[in-house]
Amino acid sequence: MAPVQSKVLQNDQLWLNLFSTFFKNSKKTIFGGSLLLVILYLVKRRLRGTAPQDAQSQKEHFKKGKGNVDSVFFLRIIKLLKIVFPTWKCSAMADIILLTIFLVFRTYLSIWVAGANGRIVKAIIKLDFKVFLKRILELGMIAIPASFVNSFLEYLNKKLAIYFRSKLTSHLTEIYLKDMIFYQLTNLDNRVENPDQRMTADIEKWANSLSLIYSNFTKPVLDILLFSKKLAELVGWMGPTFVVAWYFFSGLVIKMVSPAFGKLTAQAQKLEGEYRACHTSLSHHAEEIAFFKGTSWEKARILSSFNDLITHTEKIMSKRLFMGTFDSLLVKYGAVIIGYAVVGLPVFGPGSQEYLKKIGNDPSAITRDYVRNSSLLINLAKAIGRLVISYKEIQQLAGYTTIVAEISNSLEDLNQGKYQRNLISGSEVYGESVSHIGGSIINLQQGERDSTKDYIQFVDLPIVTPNGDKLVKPMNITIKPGMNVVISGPNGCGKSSLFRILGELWPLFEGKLVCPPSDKLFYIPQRPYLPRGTLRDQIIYPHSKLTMLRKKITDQHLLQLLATVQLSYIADKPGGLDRVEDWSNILAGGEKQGIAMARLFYHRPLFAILDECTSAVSLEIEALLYSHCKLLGITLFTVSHRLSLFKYHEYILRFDGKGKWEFEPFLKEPREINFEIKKEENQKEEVANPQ
Ligand SMILES: Nc1ncnc2c1ncn2[C@@H]1O[C@H](COP(=O)(O)OP(=O)(O)OP(=O)(O)O)[C@@H](O)[C@H]1O
Repeated sequence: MAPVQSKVLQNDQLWLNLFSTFFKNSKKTIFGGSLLLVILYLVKRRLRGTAPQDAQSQKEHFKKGKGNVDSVFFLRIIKLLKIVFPTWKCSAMADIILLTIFLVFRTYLSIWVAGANGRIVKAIIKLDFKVFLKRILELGMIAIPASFVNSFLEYLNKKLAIYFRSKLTSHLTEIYLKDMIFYQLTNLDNRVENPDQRMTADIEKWANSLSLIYSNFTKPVLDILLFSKKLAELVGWMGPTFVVAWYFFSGLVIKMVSPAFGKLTAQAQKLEGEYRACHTSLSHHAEEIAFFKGTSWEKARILSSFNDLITHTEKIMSKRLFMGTFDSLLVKYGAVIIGYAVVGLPVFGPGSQEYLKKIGNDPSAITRDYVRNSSLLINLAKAIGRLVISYKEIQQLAGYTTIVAEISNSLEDLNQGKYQRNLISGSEVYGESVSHIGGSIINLQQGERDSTKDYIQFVDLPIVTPNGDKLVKPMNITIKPGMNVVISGPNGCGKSSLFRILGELWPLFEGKLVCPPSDKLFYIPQRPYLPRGTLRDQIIYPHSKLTMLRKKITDQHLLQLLATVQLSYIADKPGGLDRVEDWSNILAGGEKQGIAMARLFYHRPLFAILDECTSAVSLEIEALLYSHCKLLGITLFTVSHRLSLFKYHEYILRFDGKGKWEFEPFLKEPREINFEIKKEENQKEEVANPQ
């Protein structure tokens, strides 16, 4: 028989002896039995704890894709990896190769340090000061590259995390800010809440988690291979095999008893997003809340959201406490016991005679080998331990992957013209209560859109909300330049919704819409958007100064526009048009609407959609603004309850709030038309002046 084979057989015999001695010893039998019982109890508890109670919970239990490490997670992570690694030649590949080389290098350094430790101890036992100093110096020399390798590995990990974050952020931002997708994500699709949190903090956490997973997996795997090889050379293959088998068993048990940390992490991220959204809403609507004295309501809402987050975090912590105890029991202390058995092999094992003869019974050599072997074993144990425990990290990655994949999928669907939402059943019902049916994928373009040069046409076009609620029956209307139209009807009848369909924000469920390209239509809402920037930016938005100059428009023109809307005094302050302010907070409601009208005059579109956009300005200025629109030849599409505005329009589109519509020219004086709003005004007057 070959000497190596005989050595392996001898080792096998030794392990059998070790086991039988272990179980013959009553104290050890009690310990081993107790350990086994604890494991069995915990496995049983875990299985019972997660066992479904009824059919519904059984469905929930096996629901996939909720943050668990399952097939859905693997499909999702592969899809996301394709985004961050579009080709094999991408820049991160070089970093990953470098990272792998340095990980191997670090493992070899650890093997060398284990040997050096042994040699130092041998010199101490031999009382040889010169050799001792030499060995210390050797160790000191290796400390320099070792320290560099460690910090370089950390640097590479962070670099990869930044790379993953940038790649995914730019990919998703590209879609998010394409056309109207950012609007549709929150207003049409109801899969993703708080996209701000997902696009920022959640992507960062996913990227960090992914970059660590590579090191936390590759390093232990490399360590296990290299340390096992070295250890096998010194104590035979049985030693590392038994250590690996122990950890394999521990890993299986841990997987069985481990709670679904991925799902818990995904839930924690959602709660974090909700808590943040409460604060965002408070600062956004600070003035309204302050006027309403709504602090106690807001406080209750914020604290309740924070409480949910903390309760959930504590739940995760207590589950981690349980798992931490379990991990230590199996991975740390259990492994130490196995480790001692392995380092005792050379002296007490079957090859001990041969070994002792080889080193001439020198205690210093035995100590050297013991220190070296135990050092290798500790490293091997640590590596396997890290691999076993990294299951938790994968669960965490699964949680972040769920969160990121949800927004990625929704964005992709919207990019392909689809969105998911709870639809309302009973498609022929107008304005009556109807029941909801489950989430469905809906096509944004079911109707037909066509482009023209200069007119707007609705052909059998109904007004339908994104969840299928039909507000207005199909309309057939053509609006040519110069046909100024006022839209009237009760609240919630679909006036603004018509503009949302016109602006391609909402889906076109049926019929046909013919309209000029978007640069010929301009929309001004009641509360205009004023971005952070210069006063000039407020007027020319969304143009840049460069675009403005290319259009041969000067600052002088802009000052004239401000004069037209009676707001010259804003530009008179220091800084003039270059003044930067938080305009939406420092301007009054009427001033904001004036700036928005100046913006309309700057863009001078063919059609202007004015949605109660002069409600805060005085009647005189409003008259001035509308006269100027007519002077510039802008055709108006106005929603307003102010009768004084009707004279600037030739047509009226009336909705009755029950699905009916009427489109006709103004034949009568506006004040004679019997609008609901007028009736209400009259009633108010009667109450005020009861004669
Ligand atoms: N994103 C959305 N998803 C589903 N339904 C919506 C959405 N936005 C608005 N709605 C619904 O559409 C209906 C019509 O809203 P719209 O804003 O068009 O009313 P309006 O006629 O302009 O009313 P008002 O005069 O009060 O401004 C309302 O019942 C509203 O709840």
